[in-house]
Amino acid sequence: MVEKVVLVTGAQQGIGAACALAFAAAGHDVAVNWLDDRAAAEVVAAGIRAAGRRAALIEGDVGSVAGCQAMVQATLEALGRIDVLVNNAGIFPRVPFLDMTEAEWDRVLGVNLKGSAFCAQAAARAMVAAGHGGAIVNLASSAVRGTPVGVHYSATKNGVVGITRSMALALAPQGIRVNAIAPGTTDTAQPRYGNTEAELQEMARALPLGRMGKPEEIADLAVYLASEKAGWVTGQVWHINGGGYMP
Ligand SMILES: NC(=O)C1=CN([C@@H]2O[C@H](COP(=O)(O)OP(=O)(O)OC[C@H]3O[C@@H](n4cnc5c(N)ncnc54)[C@H](O)[C@@H]3O)[C@@H](O)[C@H]2O)C=CC1
Ligand SMILES: C[C@H](O)[C@@H]1OC(=O)[C@H](O)[C@@H]1O
Repeated sequence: MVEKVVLVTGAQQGIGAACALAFAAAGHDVAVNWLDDRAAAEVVAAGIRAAGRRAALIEGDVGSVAGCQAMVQATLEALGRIDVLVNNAGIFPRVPFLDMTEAEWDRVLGVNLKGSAFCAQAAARAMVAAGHGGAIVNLASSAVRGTPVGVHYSATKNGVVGITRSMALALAPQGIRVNAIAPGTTDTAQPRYGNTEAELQEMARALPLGRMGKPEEIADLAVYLASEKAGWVTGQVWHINGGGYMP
């Protein structure tokens, strides 16, 4: 892949941090969006620089349109351009449907769906203004198939699939490709909000491949989807789940 500038949202930890490091290892400069743990983001940035690439720390909350626009602008000011956006930031507060509150619904929809849409819009505007194409990779989830403790969450991840398909059609004339990754349970902090280790290990053993995913495995797929090697791929949802289901 030609050297590019990549903005990864939610990159202070988990899959986002793995994406940031994977793009650096692939030869790209990375803007590390962080929300509330600068020290963790600094560790990620150090790893990017150790790979010989530029890193920028971009504080920001994807939950507001202004936040999305500000982090793209900060990326342009720090690294000069934006070629790839990884819409990784996301939350999954597990709650039984009958207990779900309006506030929880609004928060999850704001971060996971509105945040992904308006970060993509801000990044695409910058790509078009600069006269070059680009790539957007959205994080959906195996929860697109439904989860009893995530009616709000699965709504957002199915929404991410919908915006991926529509943005792919809207942005193809500008040479911007848009794809989504739908991971199964991946070994980060996120599935541990609401599951014990024993429950997670039981879920993992039940998968055909017998384990949870590694954040690095999701990251490698994101690097591929953002690269020229995926130059004819857009509007697609890539399921990576240890064989947990076949779409
Ligand atoms: N770990 C898993 O099993 C799976 C994760 N996913 C998705 O992958 C993405 C990353 O998840 P993980 O790394 O596992 O979770 P995580 O909880 O470890 O990390 C989430 C990241 O998002 C950031 N974030 C949260 N709210 C934000 C906001 N308003 N603005 C900016 N950043 C914000 C956090 O600071 C953190 O860096 C999420 O979209 C999640 O829904 C999808 C399927 C499975
Ligand atoms: C439904 C899945 O088990 C769920 O989706 C996520 O995003 C969680 O981390 C779990 O993998």
